Amino acid sequence: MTFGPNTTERIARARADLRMGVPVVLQGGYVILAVETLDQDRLAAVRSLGDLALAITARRAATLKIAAYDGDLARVPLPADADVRWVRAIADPADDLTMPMKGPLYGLREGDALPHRAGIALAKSARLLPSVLVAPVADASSFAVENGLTIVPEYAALTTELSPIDPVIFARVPIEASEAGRLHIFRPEDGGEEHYAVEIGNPSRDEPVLARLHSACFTGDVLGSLKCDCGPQLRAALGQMGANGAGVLLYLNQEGRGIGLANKMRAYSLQDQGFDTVEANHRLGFEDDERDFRIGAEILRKMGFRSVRLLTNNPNKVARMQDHGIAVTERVPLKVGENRHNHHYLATKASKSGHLL
Ligand SMILES: Nc1nc2c(ncn2[C@@H]2O[C@H](COP(=O)(O)OP(=O)(O)OP(=O)(O)O)[C@@H](O)[C@H]2O)c(=O)[nH]1
Ligand SMILES: [Zn+2]
Repeated sequence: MTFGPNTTERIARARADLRMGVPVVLQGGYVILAVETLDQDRLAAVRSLGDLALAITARRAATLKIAAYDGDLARVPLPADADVRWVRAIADPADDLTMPMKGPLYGLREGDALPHRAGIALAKSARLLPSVLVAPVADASSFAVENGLTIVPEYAALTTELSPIDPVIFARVPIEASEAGRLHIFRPEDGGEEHYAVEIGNPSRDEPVLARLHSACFTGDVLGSLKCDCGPQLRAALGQMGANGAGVLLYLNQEGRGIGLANKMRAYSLQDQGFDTVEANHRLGFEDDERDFRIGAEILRKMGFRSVRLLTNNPNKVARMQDHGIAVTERVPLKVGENRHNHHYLATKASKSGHLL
């Protein structure tokens, strides 16, 4: 019998620690700090450990014209005089245009990128800027114990296994689109965000269900933002399910295509500087789409659905559902909500991300 946290639970703690600016220790002998939450005291403390490397994704490195010798990331040695502002400016593109000269910068070729990769994966899962400082530490276990820090095996952050997701509760919620609405709550066992399913009527489990996988968009869904088409898509999908008498809408908490609301607002700020939705993600160091569609497939399966008529304009969603064992018998287009503010956004999704207009 053991009271202590297992690896998954340690990773959940590590995410919370990084969000607060608390360092995390990797078993292999490294200390990790998230750049977004770095402060002067912790930078000074971590400097005393030895040579520091700043890890950024290959996407961010491309913007800064740094060679990414590790493929998906680059390790930049930290100059002796670099302060928090300097470190932050490498990770955060906010001031790229006003203070473009950050160099000369180069990426390390020698050494192991595994801890850096694990650190970036942790920062992404904490919905922070995807950049970390990495310092070596001689005895990881005693260093963690002495300083009260969370320790995780470095391969663990890279695990590609999907966490089990459990149904928590459901209850009747009559909504505008249908009085026969029910809201189901699903909770991942790895401490990740909860996701919701709105079930309309009593859809048969033996035939394809009218379904939508809707990724959270606080600005569009709640505020009625005109920068995207999410709000109208959400309401139109529920409306169609109501008219049809049955359907299921998954509301997946993958805000900003999986980068989180703070990073999405960073992306919006870059869009105000003239970059499109894809370029903005890349400048921040993210891929265009960081969502994990296995979550949606798994929730559908848990609810007993095997095949869907999918409401979407995104062929990639159709492909990912099929990859993850949900048959898509039909793609049902969902073209609503175009306006003069989102025209360019929708055109970019069509030309760069394969969305069907
Ligand atoms: N990173 C980023 N995310 C955005 C931006 N605009 C909207 N989003 C997010 O994009 C996601 C859109 O989700 P969906 O509408 O489910 O998916 P989709 O890929 O557009 O495909 P459809 O099914 O055709 O709507 C939401 O998570 C929004 O928060 C943006 O400019 N940048
Ligand atoms: Zn939106």
